[in-house]
Amino acid sequence: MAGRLPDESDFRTRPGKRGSRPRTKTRPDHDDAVSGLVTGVDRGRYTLLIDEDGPDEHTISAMKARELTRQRAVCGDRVDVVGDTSGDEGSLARIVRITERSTVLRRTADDTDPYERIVVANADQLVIVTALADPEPRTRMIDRCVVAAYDAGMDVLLCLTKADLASPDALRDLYEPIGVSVVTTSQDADGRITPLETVRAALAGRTSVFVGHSGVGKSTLVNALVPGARRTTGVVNDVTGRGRQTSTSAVALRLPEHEGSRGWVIDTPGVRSFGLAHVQTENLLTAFDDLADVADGCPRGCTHLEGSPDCELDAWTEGSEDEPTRAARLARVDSFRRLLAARS
Ligand SMILES: Nc1nc2c(ncn2[C@@H]2O[C@H](COP(=O)(O)OP(=O)(O)OP(=O)(O)O)[C@@H](O)[C@H]2O)c(=O)[nH]1
Ligand SMILES: [Zn+2]
Repeated sequence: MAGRLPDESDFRTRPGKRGSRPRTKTRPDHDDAVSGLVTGVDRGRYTLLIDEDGPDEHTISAMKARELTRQRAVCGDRVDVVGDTSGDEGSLARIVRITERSTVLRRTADDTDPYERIVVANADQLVIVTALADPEPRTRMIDRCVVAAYDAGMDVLLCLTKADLASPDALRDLYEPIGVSVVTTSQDADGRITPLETVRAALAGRTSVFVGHSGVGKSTLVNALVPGARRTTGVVNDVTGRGRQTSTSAVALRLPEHEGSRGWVIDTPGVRSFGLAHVQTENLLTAFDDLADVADGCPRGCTHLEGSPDCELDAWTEGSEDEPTRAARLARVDSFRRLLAARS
């Protein structure tokens, strides 16, 4: 199995003039470090939440310590910090360690870019916000987001907005069979988003990354979910092309408690699509465990795409005992191949 592509963490100990200098023998091991959660990153300045849900919960500013060299912390990272962790005006702590990540959502600039960036760490759900109309939904774009999420080992929630304008049925039928949860929302005459409780239930106790194209209603939704989030909404000024703040870095926003559990929303204003050069077929197969067993019997290097010689997925479909089974298997294989093909 081919490994993942290189990312920034792979460039740590390149030997060179600086690297050959003798290091300080007694490196501090930072016994006094406290842990924090990265909730925002802005030009090398990190916002961290210390003692989440504890008696001493507070927000601080931090920089990366030099010993982290090329490693970058991202939104959602759990880190260890030393120095002034009071959070007092003007205080600045230092991040000395990034805790091992449970998931990483990666993207490449496009499908041929060999360099991948980590967008968010430790999230367990990708929320794809798509309008049912105005702007029209684009299934290829949704497919690509699903691939990025499955590759990262994250679940997918498809949030279909503007259900007051068009029916969600076709998209529901396309995505529910491939393990995607679907919720629909509308905006009522007073501007309220309904049913918000259904969305809250789907987010409770999880860390959810929100992605969506401009105008789909992502900011409206995030503002409704997180009181005080104040994400900029509206339409770009047609004349100047401006009229709103254009922040591009991810921020983590804490959800109010829902039936005893909270959760995090990570809004990613800069992320509107995913380059998928880094995605491995094997990772995608883990989201289709019935097909993974079948594909075990494929010839070495099988792409599993339509027309791939001796692909076991075709034999599996053909070998169905009756017509309903054949139709169901074919639908599974077609869905998997559609996602595979969304990569290029
Ligand atoms: N009809 C209808 N309009 C909606 C709904 N949700 C949001 N809108 C409107 O859609 C427009 C765009 O909403 P935003 O929340 O600014 O969209 P966005 O996805 O955040 O877009 P950017 O700010 O460009 O990232 C606003 O005029 C909203 O009032 C909905 O459920 N139904
Ligand atoms: Zn195959």
